[in-house]
Amino acid sequence: MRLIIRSDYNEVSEYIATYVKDRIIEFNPTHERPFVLGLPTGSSPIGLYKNLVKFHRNGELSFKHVVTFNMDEYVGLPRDHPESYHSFMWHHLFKHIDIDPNNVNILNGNAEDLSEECAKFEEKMKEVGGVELFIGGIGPDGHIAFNEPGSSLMSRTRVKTLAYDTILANSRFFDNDINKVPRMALTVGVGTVMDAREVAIIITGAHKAFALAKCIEEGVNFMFTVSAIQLHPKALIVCDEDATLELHVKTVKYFKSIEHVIKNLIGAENVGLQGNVKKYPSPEVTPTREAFYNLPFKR
Ligand SMILES: N[C@@H]1[C@@H](O)[C@H](O)[C@@H](COP(=O)(O)O)O[C@@H]1O
Repeated sequence: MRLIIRSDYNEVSEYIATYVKDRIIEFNPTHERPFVLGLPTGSSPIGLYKNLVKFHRNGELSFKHVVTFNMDEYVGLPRDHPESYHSFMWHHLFKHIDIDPNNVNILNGNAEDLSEECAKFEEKMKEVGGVELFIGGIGPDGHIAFNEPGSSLMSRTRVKTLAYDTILANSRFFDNDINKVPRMALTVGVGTVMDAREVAIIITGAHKAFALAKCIEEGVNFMFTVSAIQLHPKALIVCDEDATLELHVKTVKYFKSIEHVIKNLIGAENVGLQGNVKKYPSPEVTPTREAFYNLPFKR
């Protein structure tokens, strides 16, 4: 797993947006072979979406052959409610880019048969060949999508009752009134996210520092469902400095040094986007510990 640390939210957003852009371009999607992208909502991905819109406007990135699946949606909230995840996605991303609306998949929280809606969503993911890259955010309790503490790490798309902490956290979008926050949601499962060929998680802010520490310094634990990504072969976390506050200094230095080695000793051009070494040039100098840790980290 890779942990990329940037100084603040803006740098995190730029990094992850450039990463998504590069992955789509590298994949070279076509109508027959689209790039399948899993997407989150919340405040964490807003900067990512702003940058993706910018890339699109600059002519650097097209979403013509991109198929998206959103992680979750509230149950019972009208589709056009300003806080539905449907509204969120169109407002922040879809209406600004050239994506085919038929390629956008968002769970319908008002479906007559919610279980059937979830099963159909999973089926559709399979039909398009599975998710290539699933982007996620986390709640301060380490939940991914709406997989609240105690969710099965094998779970699939289903109806979930929200934890009190999540209702409280999300009340900021509902006039700070917890009574206005829906009590249930449809969400992809942890297993659904883990099936993606690659997973990238955005974690920013000191309020998520504890969850990040639980996710990467302790074992896989269904009380912090994002920790399941330890078992994923291609997982990436992009966080800001504030989110690292509960990590051991050693952990931070370790992940920073890996990025440093890739850039300065192996050479970024010899390393694939997912951190895989394509070519290993023998380093001419044996670096000191200081050289490992003395790091300029702009992308
Ligand atoms: N279901 C969503 C999650 O998918 C999201 O990751 C989380 C964090 O949101 P934010 O990025 O606003 O902190 O909020 C909700 O619970």
